[in-house]
Amino acid sequence: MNIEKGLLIVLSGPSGVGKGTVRKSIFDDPSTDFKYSISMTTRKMRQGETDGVDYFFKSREEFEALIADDQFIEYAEYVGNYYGTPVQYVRDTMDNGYDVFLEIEVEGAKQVRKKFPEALFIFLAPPSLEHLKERLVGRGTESDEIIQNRILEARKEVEMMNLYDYVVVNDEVELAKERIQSIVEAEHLKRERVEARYRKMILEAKK
Ligand SMILES: Nc1nc2c(ncn2[C@@H]2O[C@H](COP(=O)(O)OP(=O)(O)O)[C@@H](O)[C@H]2O)c(=O)[nH]1
Ligand SMILES: Nc1ncnc2c1ncn2[C@@H]1O[C@H](COP(=O)(O)OP(=O)(O)O)[C@@H](O)[C@H]1O
Repeated sequence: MNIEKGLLIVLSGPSGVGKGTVRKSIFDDPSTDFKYSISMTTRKMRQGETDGVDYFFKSREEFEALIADDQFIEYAEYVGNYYGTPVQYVRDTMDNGYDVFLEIEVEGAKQVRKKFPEALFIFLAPPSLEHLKERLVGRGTESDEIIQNRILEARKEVEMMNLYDYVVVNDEVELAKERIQSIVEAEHLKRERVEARYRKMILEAKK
């Protein structure tokens, strides 16, 4: 453990639960001091999205070359497209002492757990699967077939929530945001206390 280094925070959960919405609310809050790691994807840019802000949009060929070059902490193929977290930004930012925040689907979160077991894993859960379906339909960005696929994925994903450090219910965006901020704050305090205890033990052992 090294508290000089930033914390890696992983927010995951089923598509349509509100990860993007909650993440935006976290980063719109001026009191937030963690850094968002922008993912790469091969999916098409949606209206209102900007390359380099929402995602780095890549072709399949470009993405596969980056995979071959080991440029991702994790990546996953999700409903026909690649999504991945670039390794360089995350390592540099954490080494500079900042917390880094990832918003990724559950398969990628599993890979992060293998590489960074000390990361903080937060599962964003819908109040119910019915709510989840309503949100996916309400967003209106996907066809019925894709929505059906995403609901099927979500059923499997919800079963994985017991593998996470925390589960946050996204009933209201503002509340979910505050819960996540409190969890991160509490995690820092906990790690500082553990670190202080180790330091004391080492000093005593040297006597
Ligand atoms: N594994 C992984 N998943 C990602 C990454 N970036 C975004 N995702 C997830 O990919 C899924 C689809 O994202 P997107 O196409 O933007 O749709 P939306 O999140 O449902 O609006 C969501 O669950 C995202 O959280 C990433 O870098 N790695
Ligand atoms: N707490 C909430 N209550 C009601 N609707 C929400 C809430 N959080 C998000 N939504 C809506 O649900 C839809 C899916 O949210 P989004 O952030 O795109 O999900 P994800 O990134 O997990 O796929 C959007 O239309 C969003 O406005």
